[in-house]
Amino acid sequence: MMATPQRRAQMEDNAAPAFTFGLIADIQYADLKDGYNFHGTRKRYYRNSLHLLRNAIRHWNEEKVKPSFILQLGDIIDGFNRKHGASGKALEKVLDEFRGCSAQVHHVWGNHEFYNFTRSALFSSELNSEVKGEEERDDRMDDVYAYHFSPAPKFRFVVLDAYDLSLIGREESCEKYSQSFEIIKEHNPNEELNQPAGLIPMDGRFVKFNGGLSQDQLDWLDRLLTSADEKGEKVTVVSHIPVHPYSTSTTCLTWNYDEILPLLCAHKSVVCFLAGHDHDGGYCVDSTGIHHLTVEGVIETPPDCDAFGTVYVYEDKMILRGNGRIKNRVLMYR
Ligand SMILES: Nc1ncnc2c1ncn2[C@@H]1O[C@H](COP(=O)(O)OP(=O)(O)O)[C@@H](O)[C@H]1O
Repeated sequence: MMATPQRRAQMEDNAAPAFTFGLIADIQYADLKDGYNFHGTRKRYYRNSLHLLRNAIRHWNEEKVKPSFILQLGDIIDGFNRKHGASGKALEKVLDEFRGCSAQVHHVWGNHEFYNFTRSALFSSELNSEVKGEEERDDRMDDVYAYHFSPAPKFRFVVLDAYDLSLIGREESCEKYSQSFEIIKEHNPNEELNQPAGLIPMDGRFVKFNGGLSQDQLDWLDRLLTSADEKGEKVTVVSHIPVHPYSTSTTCLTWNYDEILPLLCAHKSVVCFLAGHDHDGGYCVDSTGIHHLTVEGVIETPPDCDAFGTVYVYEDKMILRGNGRIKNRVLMYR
């Protein structure tokens, strides 16, 4: 399809952006030969994912406008590492690549983080990029990896913990585990809880490799977005798991997306929601004008291709310049 003159003009905005940032998702590195996803429909390039990360970092380091930060959208190493006793070594290898990046990296936590490490180990690791918020500390959020930061006046990024309610990464003895078990059992009759329920399509999200936000995290997010609305900020919300059904397959959707979406839509500050998890990627604009972008996964990207992007942030829009499988997009604010 030919770009309209208006679209072309938007893409070619030559004015200096307020700042830029990098995007990369689902690296899932492992020192293993290529494999396939569960259904055998997508090839996974476990070793080569490191080379694609290297390509991305080289590109970001050479950009004219250096990215202010990079969003690593989760699943940095594959769960298979655990089986081979290689979790620490694999993580170190990937982090070593990231250390060559001149921009600060924000690490989001996905299901594969919890296959490899306990939640408390993650909190004391380099994968904890938490920036302490400006609001009063809330003790109920102590076991939740959610934070926010403002890279430039009038812009804010919120990193969510999509496995706050989950069967992975929570001790069986804790209340959140019991709550999660009840939620999943209510919707998924299968013995194997990674197998999606078959009858009601939207119930396909109630699988063990997904999760959701606790009421405490929802309340925290609501307070934060209320304050951003008042300050006239533009907010981008970041999570491993997507929250809009049109931006992902149902089996990769956050359990309580139906509570999160209305909350985001009610806050005029929210302009964009970024996620990984669904390696095929996805994109939609919701009914209130929030852009939902699911970034294509590095792990299922062939060696001769790429999967990373740079976002140029302006006062009225963000321009995504994608590489390889990732498309260019203009994201006008609502
Ligand atoms: N339909 C299914 N039935 C049973 N187990 C499944 C199904 N789909 C995925 N799984 C299991 O769920 C886990 C996560 O699936 P996978 O596709 O590997 O997730 P990811 O994309 O995060 O790597 C794996 O252990 C996989 O074997």
